[in-house]
Amino acid sequence: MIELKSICFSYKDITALNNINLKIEKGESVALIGPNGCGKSTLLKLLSGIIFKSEGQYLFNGTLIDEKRMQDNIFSKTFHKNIGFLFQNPQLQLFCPTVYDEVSFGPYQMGFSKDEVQKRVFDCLNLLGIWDLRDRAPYNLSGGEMKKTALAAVLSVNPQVILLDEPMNGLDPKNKKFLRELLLRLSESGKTIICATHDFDYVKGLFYRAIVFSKEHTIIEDAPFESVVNNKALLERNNII
Ligand SMILES: Nc1ncnc2c1ncn2[C@@H]1O[C@H](COP(=O)(O)OP(=O)(O)OP(=O)(O)O)[C@@H](O)[C@H]1O
Repeated sequence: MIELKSICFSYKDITALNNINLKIEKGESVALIGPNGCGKSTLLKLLSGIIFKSEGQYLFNGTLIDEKRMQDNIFSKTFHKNIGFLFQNPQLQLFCPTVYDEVSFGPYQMGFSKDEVQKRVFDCLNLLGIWDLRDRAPYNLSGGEMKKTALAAVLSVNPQVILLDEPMNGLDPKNKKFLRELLLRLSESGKTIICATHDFDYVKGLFYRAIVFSKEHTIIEDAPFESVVNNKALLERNNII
């Protein structure tokens, strides 16, 4: 489903990704692990089509994803419908006057009928347990409430792939457990989940595979999640623990 070939990305002269080769199949649940600044968020942004590689190729379902391809509005709309992205800082992705509007924005953009949009919003707000917040302004919510609102907005579009950047950040222990269970259910339902995380305890049993980055912005390990998080030497050597 996702294939990266020799991907490099720089923010002007700052290297963020260096020669990334990676394949992720439909339905996989994958953790991205690495020290601060190694490139995890950049990789998620690149997969979501917010930024484009400096070098290399990104293929999604066999189609090359680049700036030129994204200029095709129909293609771009379909691509973004298929890939949902929960930012590390949900504040950056909330812009509507109410929580309800925020969660309905994506389905309206996708052209669904009013009834279908209402159904999706109702389902997603209830799934995240935030129906009571529906008339609140997103910018007045707590960090955890914002995160749930942003996730409800992502899920209301029903994407095939869900990208998550440190989703456990800012959540209390009960909500971390809740999010873990929710992601597990999404994974079991066939979603492809790619998640940058430092929170190994709360994501136990969630990921089948872990991709480890070094501070040189390259992948240095791609192995079953449990074997990676139990490999203390590997994690210490790469300043992860
Ligand atoms: N907008 C930007 N402009 C310039 N440099 C950036 C920008 N965003 C990230 N970087 C740099 O790119 C590199 C990779 O950053 P990135 O945010 O992808 O790391 P990360 O692995 O997600 O880190 P963290 O675990 O701290 O969230 C870092 O050196 C960072 O300073």
